[in-house]
Amino acid sequence: MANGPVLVVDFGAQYAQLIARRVREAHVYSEIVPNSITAAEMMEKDPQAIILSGGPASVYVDGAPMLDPDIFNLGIPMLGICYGFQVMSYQLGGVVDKAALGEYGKTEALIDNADSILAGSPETQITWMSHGVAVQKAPEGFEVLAHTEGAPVAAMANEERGLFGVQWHPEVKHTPLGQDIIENFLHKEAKLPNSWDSHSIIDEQVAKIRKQVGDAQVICGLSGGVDSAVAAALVHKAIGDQLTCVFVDHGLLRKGEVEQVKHDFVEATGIKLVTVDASDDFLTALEGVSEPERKRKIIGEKFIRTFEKATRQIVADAANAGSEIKFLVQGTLYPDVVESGGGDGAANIKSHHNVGGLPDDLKFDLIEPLRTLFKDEVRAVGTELGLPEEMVWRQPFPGPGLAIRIVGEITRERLAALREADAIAREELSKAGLDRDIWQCPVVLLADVHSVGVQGDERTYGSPIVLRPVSSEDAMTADWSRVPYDVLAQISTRITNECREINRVVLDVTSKPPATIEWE
Ligand SMILES: Nc1ncnc2c1ncn2[C@@H]1O[C@H](COP(=O)(O)OP(=O)(O)OP(=O)(O)O)[C@@H](O)[C@H]1O
Ligand SMILES: O=c1[nH]c(=O)c2[nH+]cn([C@@H]3O[C@H](COP(=O)(O)O)[C@@H](O)[C@H]3O)c2[nH]1
Ligand SMILES: NC(=O)CC[C@H](N)C(=O)O
Ligand SMILES: [Mg+2]
Repeated sequence: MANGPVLVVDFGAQYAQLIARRVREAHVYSEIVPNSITAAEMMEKDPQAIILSGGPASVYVDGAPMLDPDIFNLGIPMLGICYGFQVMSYQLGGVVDKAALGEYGKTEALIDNADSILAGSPETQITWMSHGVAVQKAPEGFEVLAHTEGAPVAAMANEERGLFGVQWHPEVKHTPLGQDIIENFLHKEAKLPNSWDSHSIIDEQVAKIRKQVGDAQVICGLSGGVDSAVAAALVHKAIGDQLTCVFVDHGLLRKGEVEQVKHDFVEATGIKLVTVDASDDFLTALEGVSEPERKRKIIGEKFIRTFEKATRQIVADAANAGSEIKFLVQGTLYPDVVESGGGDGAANIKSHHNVGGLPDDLKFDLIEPLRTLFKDEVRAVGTELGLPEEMVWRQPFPGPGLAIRIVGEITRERLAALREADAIAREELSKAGLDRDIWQCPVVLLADVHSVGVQGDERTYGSPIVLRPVSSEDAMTADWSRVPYDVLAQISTRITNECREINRVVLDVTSKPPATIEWE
């Protein structure tokens, strides 16, 4: 039996990464592949099952993406979702056409046969749909399992060939029984056992890192955040003392962060840590820049130049004499890659400094053991590796730091004001016991906006601070946190009293989408 991953074929879906995640929640490992994959390329990965994602195209329009037809004959169990279901129906001879009625959002599905992937379903179930095309007639050999008002065939199965399809989206939380469909497919139909958890990823990555690195020296960009701490701990488990962590003080960190990271990290892990003060370098390069993507590209490049410089220092150290450092570990996660436009056909939303912001002449080979994971999976790995709870549950803080929280040009004065305001907000939210409820709370300085205030009977003309507390599961989507009014009031009073430049505090009440978590 195959023991490779479940492959999620991406047809340009917004939710391909969610499908991969739901499969892993069912304790089976999964990876995403582009829809251009051939049957031969697929067999190299030895997949245990295949899931076809949704997508924006219509199968009957010229140029619509199709699957290499040989893949249907590989004998590998396959589930098509939405566009993927339409592709399967179309390529196997069913009738697919414009739906008499488009269905977007909450839709009732009528179950004709609660068996196969719909085993255990009630006679009707609430589903979340998003389609304007429908399968009018299933291909030969398929049984219709469900229909909706707009989709004569809304779910189908061919048990003999191990092929299944569903029009609605089982991967989104708005389909309450969606996970049952995914688990029925994986466990009941494809007969896959529970085989993936945070323990298996550790073993797998440790073996892979050892093989990749051999006895070479490695550095890791360490920020004190969850992702790089977990990445460093994993690599340390694999190669021990061959690892040196490099913490860059780019002058864009929060109050007290340098001392805290230096102390806490070394104490908790015993890993070698070098701190580099590169603040002059970063701040000079950022002078006069206000466009967010330019800030991100400059910072991405400066990080790499700083790592290169640190490398020369480490090599000059007697203990490492003669060694060359070719490998750089980064705590890159899946959402960093997707947002930087790294998914198949996915749009570039913002260039994360560690992915889209890397310079073209990068001389390091990257080691990114967390690149396919989401934050909650990373936290599980960190816990399993024995990292302290405060480290594993630390709120995220972006690598470009306060640079992307000053809307406008970055100056030392503006940084100092924002740093104070941020420290007050963090202190009060912690005091109120909200650290775990809140995913993170960016504090943003609208540096180029000025409004009139009255303080001590005098007119002031200062900049506003925005509070952006959000709740989230994985940073891909988020909602604004309903922080109690008295906590907000206390933060507002303290910021306007203690930060001279600030005369107004406002609250951001936008979800993601349409906004992103950070302002830039
Ligand atoms: N100040 C820094 N010094 C060295 N490396 C850094 C620094 N800031 C970020 N990095 C590198 O960039 C990666 C991505 O940063 P990111 O903020 O997404 O992750 P993190 O800081 O490790 O975790 P978290 O998302 O919880 O803040 C880090 O994992 C780390 O490798
Ligand atoms: O290391 C990072 N480098 C970056 O360039 C970057 N941009 C955003 N973030 C963090 O990513 C998560 C999603 O943020 P957005 O909704 O703003 O895209 C949130 O947790 C953000 O804080 C970054 N982290
Ligand atoms: N979400 C989807 O996969 C949509 C599939 C197809 N574009 C339709 O409208 O039916
Ligand atoms: Mg961080």
